[in-house]
Amino acid sequence: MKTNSKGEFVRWESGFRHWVTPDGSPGPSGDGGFKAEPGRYHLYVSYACPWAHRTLILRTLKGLEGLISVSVVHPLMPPESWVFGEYPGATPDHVHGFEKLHQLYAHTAPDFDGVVTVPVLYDKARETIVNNESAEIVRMLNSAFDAWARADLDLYPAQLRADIDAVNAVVYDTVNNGVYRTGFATTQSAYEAAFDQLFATLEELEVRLARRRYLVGDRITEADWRLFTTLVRFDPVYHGHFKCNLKRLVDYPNLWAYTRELYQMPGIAETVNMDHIKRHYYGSHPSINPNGIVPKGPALDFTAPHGRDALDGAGGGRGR
Ligand SMILES: N[C@@H](CCC(=O)N[C@@H](CS)C(=O)NCC(=O)O)C(=O)O
Repeated sequence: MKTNSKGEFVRWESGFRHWVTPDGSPGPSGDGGFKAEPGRYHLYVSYACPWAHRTLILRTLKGLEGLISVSVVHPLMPPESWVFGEYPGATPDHVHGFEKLHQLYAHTAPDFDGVVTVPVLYDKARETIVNNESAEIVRMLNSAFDAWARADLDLYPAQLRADIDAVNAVVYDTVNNGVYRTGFATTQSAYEAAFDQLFATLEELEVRLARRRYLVGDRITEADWRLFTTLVRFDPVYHGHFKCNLKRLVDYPNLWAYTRELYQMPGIAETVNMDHIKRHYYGSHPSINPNGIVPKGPALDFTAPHGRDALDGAGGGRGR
């Protein structure tokens, strides 16, 4: 884990930033030559990882299961990063049969010396990593494969982009990455600062979701799914393991019901593997849980009725 001189957790930059596009033209960053084609691309994910989880959700929602294959790493992450291995729900590396994810990075870039992370979007034709930044992979999955995918579903519609970007920025910093900044802080002051920001945002979101069904506009967008992957892990992991314990998710009636609604959308429950989530965090961070004991609780029922049908998407047309 990387912390700076103030004991603040600092997340690394993702190294591969090419884009799959409908015609193979370059995207906003990286090189071109990655044309959307059925069967050409492969996703490497961990069920534990909230960033990888976003990409799995987009793959499901857009109906890309038959177009983009997936390999799932073992939930326990040794110091050298993710490995493949026998474990319920984990798979081998279906493309190369590698045992460790860093072999895939080395196969693409023999001199790679950055952090080996999931998710990875991999091009089987060119045998190279396209992109390992989840925020960009979800954008590609949202639109590049529309010739074969559910083109009617747009999670990043042009007219809502500015609002989605604004929500994402706050949610990323204080919630998605905020739980890590809280949990991996190595000074009391860094911990408390991240903790306060996290719970200030959760309070704001709780109010926002009282009269709005979703975060932005009148429909579910990318912003909701990016928040969801942190919320679904909150009580089982972040509350205890990362010391994010001012409140639990279940103490926020709106956020908790919203999380259940998203969880109950078709195909989503299958992307949530609570065993991998808990095994990974509690078992892979000896600096904060030296004995690797995995708590048995809490008992949470994501399938309980969410009761949010009464809210229309735009919060009764009252705007934001
Ligand atoms: N910015 C990246 C972050 C991905 C990331 O940090 N993944 C974590 C797992 S949750 C990882 O692979 N960490 C490897 C390590 O800590 O060595 C993204 O959103 O794709």
